[in-house]
Amino acid sequence: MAILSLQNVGYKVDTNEILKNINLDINENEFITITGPSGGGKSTLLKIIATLLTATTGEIFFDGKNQDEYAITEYRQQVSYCFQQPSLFGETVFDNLSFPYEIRQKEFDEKSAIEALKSVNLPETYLHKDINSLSGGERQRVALLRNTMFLPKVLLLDEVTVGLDARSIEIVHEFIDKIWKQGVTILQITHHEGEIKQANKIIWVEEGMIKDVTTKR
Ligand SMILES: Nc1ncnc2c1ncn2[C@@H]1O[C@H](COP(=O)(O)OP(=O)(O)OP(=O)(O)O)[C@@H](O)[C@H]1O
Repeated sequence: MAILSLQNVGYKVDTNEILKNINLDINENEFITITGPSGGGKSTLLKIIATLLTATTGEIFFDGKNQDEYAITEYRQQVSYCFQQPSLFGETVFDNLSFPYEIRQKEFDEKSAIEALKSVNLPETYLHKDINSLSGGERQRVALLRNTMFLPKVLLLDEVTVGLDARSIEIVHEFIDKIWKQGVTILQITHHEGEIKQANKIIWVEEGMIKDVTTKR
C-alpha cells in the first residue's frame, strides 16, 4: 500500500489552475525528487501534501486514511515539511530542539539532542547558542534536526540546500541520506543536478501537471 496517495488533486486560485489532476502514489521509503521549470507548481504540490495549503479538488490519503480525518498536529508529526528558508523559534538552538519534545509532552533528552547536533557537524556547545549568531547553513541544519528529532514517516524538503555553503550542502546531503536509510520516505524539490540523482524516482512537474516519472534501478 502506498504511504501517500494523491487522487485527482487540483489547486485553483480564482480562475488560475495551478495544479491539475495530480495522481501519484508514493511507497514507503521511496526517495523522490520533484523537479521541473520555475512556476510549474512544485511548491504548491508539496505544501498541499504538508497541509499548508488545501487542495481545491481531489483527495489525499496518508497511511490509508484520508488527510481530512487526521488531527493536523498528528499529521504534521508524521509528514514533516522543511522550508527553503527556515524560521527558527525563540532565542537559542535549545529552544528549537526542545520544541519537538514539548509538543509531544515528553521530557527533553539532552544526550540525544547533542548527538543530533554532532550528526550535522555542530558541536555540543551549539545547544545554547543564540540563533542570530548562526550561519545560513547552520540554521538549516538546526531546522532539519527540529523536524527529525522524532522521525516522521515522510520528510518533505522544499529546496533546502539553496543558498547554502558547499560544506553545509554536503552535510545536509549526508544527513538526509542517513534519515532515508532509517526508513523515512523522502520527497524533495530540487533543481540541483546531484540531488536529482540521489533519488530513486524523479517526477517532472510542469504547467501544474505531472509530465514525466522516471524510476531508477
Ligand atoms: N496563492 C496564489 N495565488 C496566485 N497564484 C499562485 C498562488 N500560489 C502559487 N501561485 C502561482 O502558481 C504557480 C506555481 O507556483 P509554485 O511556487 O508552486 O511553483 P514552483 O514549481 O515551486 O516554482 P519554483 O521552482 O520557482 O519555486 C506560479 O505561477 C505561482 O505564481
